Amino acid sequence: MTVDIEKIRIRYGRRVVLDDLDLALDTGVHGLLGPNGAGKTTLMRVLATVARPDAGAVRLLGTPIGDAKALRRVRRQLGYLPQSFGFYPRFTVREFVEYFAWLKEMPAERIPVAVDRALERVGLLDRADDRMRTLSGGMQRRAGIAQAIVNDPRLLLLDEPTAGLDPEQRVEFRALLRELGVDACVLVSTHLVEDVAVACERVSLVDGGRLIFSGTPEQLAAAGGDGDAGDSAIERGYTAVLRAVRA
Ligand SMILES: Nc1ncnc2c1ncn2[C@@H]1O[C@H](COP(=O)(O)OP(=O)(O)OP(=O)(O)O)[C@@H](O)[C@H]1O
Repeated sequence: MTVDIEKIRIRYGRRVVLDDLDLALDTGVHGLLGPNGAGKTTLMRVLATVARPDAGAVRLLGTPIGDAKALRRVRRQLGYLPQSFGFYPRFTVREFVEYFAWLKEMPAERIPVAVDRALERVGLLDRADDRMRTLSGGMQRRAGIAQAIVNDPRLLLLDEPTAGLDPEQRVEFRALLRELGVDACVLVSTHLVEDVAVACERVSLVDGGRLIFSGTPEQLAAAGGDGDAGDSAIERGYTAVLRAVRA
């Protein structure tokens, strides 16, 4: 398993944000759904080794997350697009992606080709020499995706990657996801249920810090019925699973 976490728990003050959560993921594209405040970003941060759980075990790429050596080994093979990310506004797009390649300790001679390839995959090669601050919001997000994939990560974590992308870019991004999911374990958090239906092989649903559903998009769709709120089968499934847990 690329991701194997057991009974992780995180609390902020008195609020339990992740509550004995188990998750096992292998190669492929996995969707992560859940209402606002469910704990998706917190879970992503744990998998990105940015947040450390108060309890439970985290094993990534076969390595238990513990000492600095384990962290370094895992981080080299990790790609992470945070929900909101900062950048030096004066960096060019190419410099921005290069900087992350360097942080991930990629061999220097591989960086120029890898950066161009990543920019090409997100459709930003023609803007490579523009400064980050001159890009549109959707383009900045695509630059964020480029930095996440520059090292060909074995574990790729994308927190709301399609927020701000136009329809054409979203379609292209889904194709890229499927391509990346052939060799890597890709976890995508999103509120766009149609992204999950089209691009993900499996889907996990989190509510109140707990994993309340894990299965294929078809299984999630099958959980819903005519009486459930939603404009598509998978939206009705999503509503039905949440309602059942809350009842
Ligand atoms: N640093 C923090 N300090 C205190 N509470 C926090 C902190 N980070 C997150 N929380 C709380 O943890 C809960 C889960 O937040 P999280 O961002 O993981 O949810 P989410 O599922 O990603 O939500 P959204 O869909 O709105 O992005 C929320 O109740 C939030 O207020």
